[in-house]
Amino acid sequence: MPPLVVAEQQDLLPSTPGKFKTDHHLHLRLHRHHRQLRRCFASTSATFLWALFLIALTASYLSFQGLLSSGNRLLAASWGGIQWEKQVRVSAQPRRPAGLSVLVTGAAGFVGTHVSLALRKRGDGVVGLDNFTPYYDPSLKRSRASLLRVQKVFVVDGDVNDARLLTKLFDVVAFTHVMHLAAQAGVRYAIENPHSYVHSNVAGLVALLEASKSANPQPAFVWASSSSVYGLNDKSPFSESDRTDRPASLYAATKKAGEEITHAYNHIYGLSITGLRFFTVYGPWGRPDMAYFSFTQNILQGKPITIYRGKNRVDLARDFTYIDDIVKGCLASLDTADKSTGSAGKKRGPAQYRIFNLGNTSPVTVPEMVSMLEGHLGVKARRREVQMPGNGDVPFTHANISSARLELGYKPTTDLRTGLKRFVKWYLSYYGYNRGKSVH
Ligand SMILES: O=C(O)[C@H]1O[C@H](OP(=O)(O)OP(=O)(O)OC[C@H]2O[C@@H](n3ccc(=O)[nH]c3=O)[C@H](O)[C@@H]2O)[C@H](O)[C@@H](O)[C@H]1O
Repeated sequence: MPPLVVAEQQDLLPSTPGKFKTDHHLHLRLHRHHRQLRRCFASTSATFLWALFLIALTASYLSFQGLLSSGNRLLAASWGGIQWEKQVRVSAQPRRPAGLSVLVTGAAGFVGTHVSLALRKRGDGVVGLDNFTPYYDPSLKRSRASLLRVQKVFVVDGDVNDARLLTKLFDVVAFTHVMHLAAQAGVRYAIENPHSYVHSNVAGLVALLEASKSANPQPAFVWASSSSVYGLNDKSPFSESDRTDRPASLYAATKKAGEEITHAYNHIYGLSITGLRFFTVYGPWGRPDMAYFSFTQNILQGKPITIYRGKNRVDLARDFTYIDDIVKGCLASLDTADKSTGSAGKKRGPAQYRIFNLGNTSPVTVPEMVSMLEGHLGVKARRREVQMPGNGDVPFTHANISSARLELGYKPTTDLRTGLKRFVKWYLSYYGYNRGKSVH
């Protein structure tokens, strides 16, 4: 309130309590006061109108901006729309009686591509999801996605952390199964980029479980854990019942966390869960960050390769497992998974919870693996042996696969020499003899 008005109003009050001024004097003062009040009111309402006008202007500007940015978001979004929904629906449609309808995350990844192709080949419906992270050469992922496109597998370009996208996918398709293979892979990269592991392997997993448990019907959930959960376990071969509470890397820790998280969803919501502990999977269309792949590239380019050695110069060893064997294990897991018991976020009874090792059961040392590569490539490697850096590696892995054999009929058939031969053949056809792309 302007000071003048306040003063005038104060004038209206008895100057001396209990004593009133004359009527005439009061009348004059009232008249003056009303005039001033009217003037003041007129100028206040003008100000008010101006303010209203400015607010309206700002509001319309802001909503225009909002419209623009949501328009941009819509333009930038690579999913949504009638055409998109149709592609998702068609891709998810099985082409055999009682076929599955599977959402494969990480579909443009190494294992994801092979699993998607195998499912499609036998007549199951497949929808892929991949965010094409540049952790390694995304053009390799795009090439894998092209393979899938040729086989009529639609790959959605999106992140498992995108809850709206997941809800949409489950609205459009009643997936019978989720094959969750999207992850931040690599044991040693966690030193450089720890948060990417939490983002993909923990937050992304939870987002997908949330969408799965809310879906009606709930899908059965099969996902990739890792042999790395055995961490510092030195009891060999590794059995599912062995200790897994001493991870040696953040990667391993996030995979172990995934096993606990999936258990909670199984317990609370009745989701059927199968976790697969993969043992160093290799083969055609593999991951360029893995040793066998980057060694091949370096050997062909005449560059030295670094071979890690354990304590007391002991060779490191891995239970290298060929991709086709892993794919069989994945499909068998989907086929033998019980249905989830809940629906739309409500549990109706206890549900299946399984964990399996998928390995090869015959570890090979890293120097031996290099010798096999040398044989297939016809080129000698320039070996540089160094002490294993303390960045998450474990000295050896060795899978006990009795459970998977019993319950999945899993039986690996490809030894490392044979599998590497197929890898080298693919590598040379893809990159050419003396070339190679940068690994990351
Ligand atoms: O089973 C798993 O759960 C994991 O398997 C894989 O990890 P690893 O078994 O560590 O494979 P990979 O990096 O190929 O190293 C192989 C060997 O070469 C040694 N190695 C590696 C690099 C190098 O420059 N020199 C070297 O000697 C190295 O010390 C090791 O002894 C997946 O990457 C991972 O995502 C996860 O799925």
